[in-house]
Amino acid sequence: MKILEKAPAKINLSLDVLGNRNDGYHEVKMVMTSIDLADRVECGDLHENRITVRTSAPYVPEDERNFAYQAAKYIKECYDIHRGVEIMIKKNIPVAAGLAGGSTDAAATIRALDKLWHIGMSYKEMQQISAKIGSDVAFCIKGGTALATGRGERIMPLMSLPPCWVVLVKPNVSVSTAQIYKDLDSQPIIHPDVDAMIRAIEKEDFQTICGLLGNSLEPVTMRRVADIAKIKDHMKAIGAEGILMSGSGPTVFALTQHESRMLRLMNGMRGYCSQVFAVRLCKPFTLLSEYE
Ligand SMILES: C[C@](O)(CO)[C@H](O)COP(=O)(O)OP(=O)(O)OC[C@H]1O[C@@H](n2ccc(N)nc2=O)[C@H](O)[C@@H]1O
Ligand SMILES: Nc1ncnc2c1ncn2[C@@H]1O[C@H](COP(=O)(O)OP(=O)(O)OP(=O)(O)O)[C@@H](O)[C@H]1O
Repeated sequence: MKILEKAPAKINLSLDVLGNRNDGYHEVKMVMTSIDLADRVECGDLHENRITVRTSAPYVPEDERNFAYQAAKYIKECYDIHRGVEIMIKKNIPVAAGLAGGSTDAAATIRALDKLWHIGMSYKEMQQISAKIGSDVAFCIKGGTALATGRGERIMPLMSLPPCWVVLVKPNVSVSTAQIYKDLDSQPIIHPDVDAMIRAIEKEDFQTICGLLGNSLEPVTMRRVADIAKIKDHMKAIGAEGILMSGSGPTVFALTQHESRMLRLMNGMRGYCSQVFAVRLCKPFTLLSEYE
């Protein structure tokens, strides 16, 4: 038997870093939303009791360093499962791009194995497994739009955003999330207004949402990747309601409700970068445990 799961990327609409924690991580407060740029994760029975991972992308590890592998390993340990699994990941999300590509693959693997192995995991149990893998995994279990706090693993669902296009531009470099958080420690932090963002989402006020886009990590990554400022300037010149770098970067996204602007952005930005995507937002997943 095989289970197929969609694994959508995320963008951060508001990302505030509140300070350092004792565990080496940073305390964050952020609003995230899932987008329709997605990997495809397929989990199938394997006759031997082991985990295999194959991916369609050349530079993604296929051993225990892959977050999907780690998800399967923790589930086998926690639920004492003596079955093997073959995981195939079709990568469409750019790697190390600030879009939670690895995290969403891990979350999709958790949802898939819950079904394949008939475990009946609760949302809370899924979140406990997620926290062992990475900070962004917990959000990716349900996706949609949510407030994430703690080191990013405490999730509170929010209303969906008003419908819009998301145009993504990925410069041809990758950044390390750990390095960006480390760089932040030697710089003054800018603080976006996360609470105002939540209020704007509740009011379904698209223009205010766009005006409040903000990311404490953006100036940090910009120091390493000069292209980010250039991409933002080009997108601004073409026209979009809001523009921001996602997560630790370097991907920049623009939000617009006008198809004509989305097309202009796509065509205009393709001349600067090879990786340009225009997608819609992605609804949250309903988990099996929620049907009962
Ligand atoms: C930048 C974001 O993507 C925004 O959503 C997340 O905060 C990062 O989430 P992630 O990639 O899942 O990060 P993790 O795999 O948990 O951590 C990678 C590294 O980033 C740093 N890190 C991450 C999250 C956090 N709240 N504080 C941190 O300082 C730590 O050095 C950690 O070793
Ligand atoms: N399934 C996976 N897909 C992509 N990368 C993976 C995967 N599993 C492990 N990795 C490793 O994770 C690293 C970060 O990749 P990822 O695409 O998750 O970064 P990111 O989008 O910047 O993450 P985030 O936004 O959560 O900080 C890669 O360099 C890769 O070695």
